[in-house]
Amino acid sequence: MLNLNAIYNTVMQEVPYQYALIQNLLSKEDSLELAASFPQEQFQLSAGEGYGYLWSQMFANHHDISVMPKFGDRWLERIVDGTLTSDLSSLSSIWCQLIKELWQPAYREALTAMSGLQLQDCAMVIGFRRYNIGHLHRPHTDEASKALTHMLYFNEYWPQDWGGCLRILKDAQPESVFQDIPPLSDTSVALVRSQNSWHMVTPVASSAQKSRLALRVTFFHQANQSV
Ligand SMILES: O=C(O)CCC(=O)C(=O)O
Ligand SMILES: [Fe+2]
Repeated sequence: MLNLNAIYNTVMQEVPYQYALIQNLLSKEDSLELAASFPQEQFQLSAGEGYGYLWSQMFANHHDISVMPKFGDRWLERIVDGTLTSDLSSLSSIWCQLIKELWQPAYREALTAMSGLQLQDCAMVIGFRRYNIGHLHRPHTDEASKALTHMLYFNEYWPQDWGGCLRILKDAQPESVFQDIPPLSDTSVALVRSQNSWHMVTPVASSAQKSRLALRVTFFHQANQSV
């Protein structure tokens, strides 16, 4: 169901840092079906100064789950409370299918070829995000433990005036716009984490008639952490 050629045929942007807009990774039909059964329940609010969004259960394969506790006790807690799991049974069949495909080596190989990063050695965690009216994410570069994040979006319709764009920034200032990317279902974005990989999610406007739906696939470095 993943069109990996979409990844192989994408050239990474080098300015203002390494990121890639990968289009048509999923067919229109599959995107629509995924959007229709996007999880609705058991979302928790993560909110603080300049950020607020809903997240739910996260998924990783057995091997990757076993390495996550070395990134901190909060990951052990998530395994214990079930918010990080390999159990896909809460998901619709099309979501199970997508996540199983993301767990296949071929997906990592495609992103490895595109980015030049050794993603085979990384632990991959997949999570669902919903941004409702007022939700946002202030400028940040992502944690140093991350090598690459691949965001997949699931909104069939999302006009610019609803806000909620992934904003690629030139620096830490929210006005330093390089590109605004709306969360449309033919769009995904890979961000290579670095000291200057500044990005934000612009606030979802009060006129938005839908939630901003995203799947976040994160690759964590293992090399710089000892077990
Ligand atoms: O939702 C997005 O487009 C990006 C979210 C983000 O930057 C993050 O979760 O670190
Ligand atoms: Fe981020």
